[in-house]
Amino acid sequence: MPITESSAGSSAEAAPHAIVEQDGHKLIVTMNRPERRNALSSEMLRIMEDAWDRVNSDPEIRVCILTGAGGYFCAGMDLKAADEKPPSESFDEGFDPTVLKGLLKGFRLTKPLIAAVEGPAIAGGTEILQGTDIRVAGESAKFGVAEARWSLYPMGGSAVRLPRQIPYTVAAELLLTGRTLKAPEAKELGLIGHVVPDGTALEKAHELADMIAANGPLAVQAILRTMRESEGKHEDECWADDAKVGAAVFASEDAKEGPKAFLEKRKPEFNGR
Ligand SMILES: C[C@H](/C=C/C(=O)SCCNC(=O)CCNC(=O)[C@H](O)C(C)(C)COP(=O)(O)OP(=O)(O)OC[C@H]1O[C@@H](n2cnc3c(N)ncnc32)[C@H](O)[C@@H]1OP(=O)(O)O)[C@H]1CC[C@H]2[C@@H]3CCC4=CC(=O)CC[C@]4(C)[C@H]3CC[C@]12C
Repeated sequence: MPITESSAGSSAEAAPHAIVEQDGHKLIVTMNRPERRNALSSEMLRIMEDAWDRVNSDPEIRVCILTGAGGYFCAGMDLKAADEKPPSESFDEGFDPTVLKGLLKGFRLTKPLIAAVEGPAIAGGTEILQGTDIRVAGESAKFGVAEARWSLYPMGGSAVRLPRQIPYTVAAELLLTGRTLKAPEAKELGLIGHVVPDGTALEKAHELADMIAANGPLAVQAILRTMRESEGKHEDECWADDAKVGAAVFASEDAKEGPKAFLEKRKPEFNGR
């Protein structure tokens, strides 16, 4: 059973806007404002920032899952709060919008992040999705980058990221029309990797997370690092770093334990050294 630990920034009575739980080597982050379809709040983003720091700094955590409460992923910016206080006012207060750490813009985890999506993942919801590595969704899940519909800009990074993750013409259509797409179409485009029956996305995410957590953590993190750092480069520019990162993994204790476990016909026990 996961242990619930984080309710940073919330009063004793109010439910925290995001819940952080550790389950063995997995950290599970649940956006938790179901009455607003898990729309983003400053409190939610603060809790998520702390969770991301924890994932990167705690060697016990090998993989992270991001999901939403109540059968919803995230409906993006809180439009009700934005009506009370326009976002532009925050930008005027010295806020640096080039790094939106909570939304994984300008900041990435060093461990794999799996999104488990049910229901709407709209605007900010699809923006944060693009900062995740593996994506699973219930068949009725809905995706879209709706900002232009409200004359807002996809400040979560989609104008840069989406055309790199799905075909250009589809990215342009989604960004410029704000239309939504259902999970099967999102899978066909490669925006998500799995469509599962409604209500089972988290279960599938755990299944994948368990597979990752059982692997050598140094190997997993090194692979992720090379995938990230080689993005957009000619492959010949990548081999030197690829070899350096790979050699460090080969030199580890875990790289001895893996083949030894194979020979001894047992499960390997990796310690991250
Ligand atoms: C730019 C970055 C992102 C921007 C955006 O995300 S724009 C928001 C776009 N969102 C949408 O268009 C979704 C709107 N909702 C819907 O379409 C539907 O509700 C739904 C499809 C999600 C669900 O449909 P449904 O039929 O199931 O349910 P409903 O009946 O419609 O809804 C139920 C209930 O939920 C309420 N609800 C739904 N969505 C929202 C919502 N988005 N906000 C509030 N409430 C919602 C609905 O009203 C119903 O309630 P009821 O009472 O029953 O009527 C931004 C991303 C992060 C921002 C930065 C964060 C940090 C910052 C802090 C600041 O203080 C401001 C500046 C900033 C830096 C900020 C800047 C902008 C971002 C980067």
